Amino acid sequence: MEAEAAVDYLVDERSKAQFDIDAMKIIWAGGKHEFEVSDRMARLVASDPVFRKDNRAILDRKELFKNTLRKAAHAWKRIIELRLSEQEASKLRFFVDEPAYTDLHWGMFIPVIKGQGTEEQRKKWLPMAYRMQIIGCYAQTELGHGSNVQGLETTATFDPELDEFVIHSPTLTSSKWWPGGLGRASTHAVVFARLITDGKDHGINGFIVQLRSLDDHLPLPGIIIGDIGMKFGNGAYNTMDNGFLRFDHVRIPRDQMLMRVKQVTREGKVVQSDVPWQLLYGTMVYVRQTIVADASCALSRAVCIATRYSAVRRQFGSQNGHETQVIDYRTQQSRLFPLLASAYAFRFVGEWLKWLYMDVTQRLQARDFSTLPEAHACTAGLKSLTTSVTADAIEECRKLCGGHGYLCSSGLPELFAVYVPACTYEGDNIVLLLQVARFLMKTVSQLGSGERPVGTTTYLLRLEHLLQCPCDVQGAEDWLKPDVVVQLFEARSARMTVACAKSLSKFSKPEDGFMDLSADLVSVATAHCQLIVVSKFVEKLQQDIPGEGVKQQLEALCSIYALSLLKKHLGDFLSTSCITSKQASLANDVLRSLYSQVRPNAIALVDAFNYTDHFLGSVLGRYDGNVYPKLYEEALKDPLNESVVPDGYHEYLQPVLKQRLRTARL
Ligand SMILES: CCCCCCCC/C=C\CCCCCCCCCCCC(=O)SCCNC(=O)CCNC(=O)[C@H](O)C(C)(C)COP(=O)(O)OP(=O)(O)OC[C@H]1O[C@@H](n2cnc3c(N)ncnc32)[C@H](O)[C@@H]1OP(=O)(O)O
Ligand SMILES: Cc1cc2nc3c(=O)[nH]c(=O)nc-3n(C[C@H](O)[C@H](O)[C@H](O)COP(=O)(O)OP(=O)(O)OC[C@H]3O[C@@H](n4cnc5c(N)ncnc54)[C@H](O)[C@@H]3O)c2cc1C
Repeated sequence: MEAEAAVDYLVDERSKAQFDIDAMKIIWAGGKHEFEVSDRMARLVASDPVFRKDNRAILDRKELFKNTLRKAAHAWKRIIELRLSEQEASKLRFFVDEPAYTDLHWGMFIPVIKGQGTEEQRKKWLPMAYRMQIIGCYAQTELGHGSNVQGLETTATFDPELDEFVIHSPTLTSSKWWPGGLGRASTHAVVFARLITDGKDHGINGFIVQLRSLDDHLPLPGIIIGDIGMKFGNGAYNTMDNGFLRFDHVRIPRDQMLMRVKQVTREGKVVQSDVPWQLLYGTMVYVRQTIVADASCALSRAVCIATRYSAVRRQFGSQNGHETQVIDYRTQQSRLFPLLASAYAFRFVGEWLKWLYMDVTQRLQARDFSTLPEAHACTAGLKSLTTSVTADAIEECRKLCGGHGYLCSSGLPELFAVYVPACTYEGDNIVLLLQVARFLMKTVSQLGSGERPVGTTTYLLRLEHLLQCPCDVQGAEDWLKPDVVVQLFEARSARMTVACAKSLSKFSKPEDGFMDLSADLVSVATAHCQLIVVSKFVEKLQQDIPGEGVKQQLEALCSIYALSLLKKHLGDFLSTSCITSKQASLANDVLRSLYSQVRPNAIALVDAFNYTDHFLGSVLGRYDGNVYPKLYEEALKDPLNESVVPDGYHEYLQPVLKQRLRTARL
C-alpha cells in the first residue's frame, strides 16, 4: 500500500472554532496545574513502548494477564524512578488505561484501612501498602450476596482463649466471588464477615486477612483461592483477576479486625464507638465518587472518537464537490451533541461531588455526622445516573460510527466492554437509585417536623411554590435562562416526589409500598439526580470562566444538556403539568438552533479533552483524522492476514471445495 503523506484532515474543522481552546483545556482539566500534570503523564505513557495496548484483543488470557502484571510493575518502577507525587502517579495509572490489581490496591484496600482502621492499625498497615510490600484487595461480595451487604455469610468468630478470630466460609454461597486483584495478585484482603462473639451475631465488619505467602506467593493454610474466569469481551476487563476465595477456619489476631466503628475487647466484649455504623460502608461512598469522575472520562473518550469520525466520514449529498460530512446531518447532531454536553456536565458534577466528599470527610473528623445521609444519596444517585448514561452513550457512539465502529480498531467495543460493569460494581444502579428514593421519601416526610432539608434537597423547602408554579417560558429565548430551567427541573422532581410519597402513604406497611412502587421510586430518584447535574452545571457557569468564547460554548452545552433531557423525559414534564405542549415545542426549536451553534466548535470541543492518540486507542478518533489508510494498516496486522492461504485450508476448506466440484460434475 502506498505510504501517504501526513495530512491533518481536521485542520479546516479546527479553524472554525470560536473559542480559546487552551483555556477550555484548563477548564476541563480542573485547573492549570491539573492540566499540566495530566498532559505530562499522558505523554509519558504514550511514548513508552511497554505501555502499548493495540494487541489486547488478540492476546489469550494468560498472556493478557502477564502483560498487565508487566505494565503495572513498569508503572511502579517509573513512579519510583521519577519520584512522582500521588497525583502524578494516579494520572500515570489512569493513562496506562488497563484495569489491574493496582486499581483495587490503591482504590479500595488502602482507603478501607484509612477509613475503618484505628490510628494504630493505619500506622502498622499503610506504610507497607504504600510501598507495595503487600498487595491488597476488597473482599466483600459473595457468590450468593452482592447488593445485600447485611446478608453476607462469611463468619469471623472470636476465640477469647487465643485472642484470635476464626474466619470461615460456612456454605458454598458464602465464598467470596468477584473481588478484583484477588484471583492471582493479592497477598492480603480486607474481608467483610459477620462478627460473632460468645455465640452472638453483631453484624458485618472488615478484617485484614493475609491470603498468600510473602515468600513464594502460595496460598496460606485454609485459603482456597482462584480466578473466576473470563468476562465479557476480548481483552477488556479480562486484564483483571477477579477472584474467588473460601476460608477453612483461618485464624487471624484480634488486632486485624478494623476497629474504627466497632471494637472487640480482649475479653470478647463488643463496643460500638460513637461514629454512625454506616461508616462501614464508607469506602463504597469514596469509590462511587471516583466513579462519577471516571464517567466523564469514558464518555468524553467515546464522544471524541465519534465526533472526529463524524467530521471525516462523508455519505450522500454534495458539499463543495464531496459527499456530505455525516456530522452535518441533523439526526447525527441530535444524537451526538447531547452526549458531548453530558460529558461536560458529568465533568463538572464530578468536580462538585469530590468537593462534597471532602467536606463530609472533614465534618466526620470533627464529629459532625449531619451531612452523611445526603453524601450517601448524592454519591449513590450520581454513580448510578452517570454510569448508566455513559454505558448507553458508548454504544450510541459505536452506532454513530456506522460499520467501522464495530471494529476493535475503533476502540469502541473494548471501551464498552470495560465500561459496562460500572453499572453493576460498587452497587447495582437500580439498588442505588432506590437508596436515593428512600432518602427523598424520608426528607419529604420530615418536612413538617422542623427537620430542614440540606444541600441538594434544599429546594424542597419551597415545596408549596414548586407544586404550583407555572413554567416561565413565553418565547423560545426564555429556554436559555438558567433560572427558568433549574426551577423547572426542581418542580418536576418535587412533584414526582410528592406524588410517590402520597402513593406510599396508602400502604399500611411502608416496606410493601416500597416493593410495589419501586419502578416509580426509581423515576423519582432519576429526576432528582438530573436536577443535581443541571444545577451544578449552571453553578459552574456562575464562576469566573476565563478565555475568549469559552463561557458561551459552555452555556450552549448546558442548555443542550438540560433541554435534551427535557425532550427525553417529556412524559414526566407534561404529566406533572410542569410545562405545556407549546412550551415543549419551543424547547425543541431552541435545541435545533443550539446544535447549529455547537457544530463549528464540535472538533475543538473534543480536542479540549486533550487525549493522546495512545489513550484514545482508536483509528476513527485519530487527531489527524487520517482514518482510511490506518484502517487498512490495522486490518493487515490481524493474525489471520499473516499468511495468504489460511491455516486450516488443507484440512477443512479444500475438501469442501473439492466435494462441491464433484457434486457439480454430477
Ligand atoms: C496499571 C493500571 C492502571 C489503571 C488505572 C485505572 C485508573 C482508573 C481511575 C479511576 C477509576 C475509578 C473507577 C474505580 C474502579 C473501580 C473498580 C471496580 C471496583 C468494584 C468494587 C466493588 O464492587 S466492591 C462491592 C460493592 N458493593 C456494593 O456496592 C453493595 C451495595 N449495597 C449496599 O451498599 C447496601 O447493602 C445497601 C445500601 C444497598 C443497603 O444496605 P442496608 O441493608 O444496610 O441498608 P438500608 O437500605 O436498610 O439502609 C440503612 C441506613 O443506612 C443508610 N446507608 C446505606 N448505605 C450508606 C452509606 N454508604 N453511607 C451512609 N449511609 C448509608 C441508608 O440510607 C439507611 O438510612 P436510614 O436513615 O435508616 O434510611
Ligand atoms: C467487574 C466487577 C468487579 C467487581 N469488583 C468487586 C470487588 O473488587 N470487590 C467486591 O467485593 N465486589 C466486587 N464486585 C461485585 C459487585 O459489587 C456486585 O456484583 C454488585 O454489588 C451487584 O451485586 P449482585 O451481583 O449481587 O447483583 P444482584 O443484587 O444479584 O442483582 C441482580 C438483579 O437484581 C436486582 N435487584 C437486586 N436487589 C434489588 C432490590 N432490592 N430491588 C430491586 N431490584 C433488585 C438488580 O437491579 C439486578 O437487576 C465486582 C463486580 C463486577 C461486575
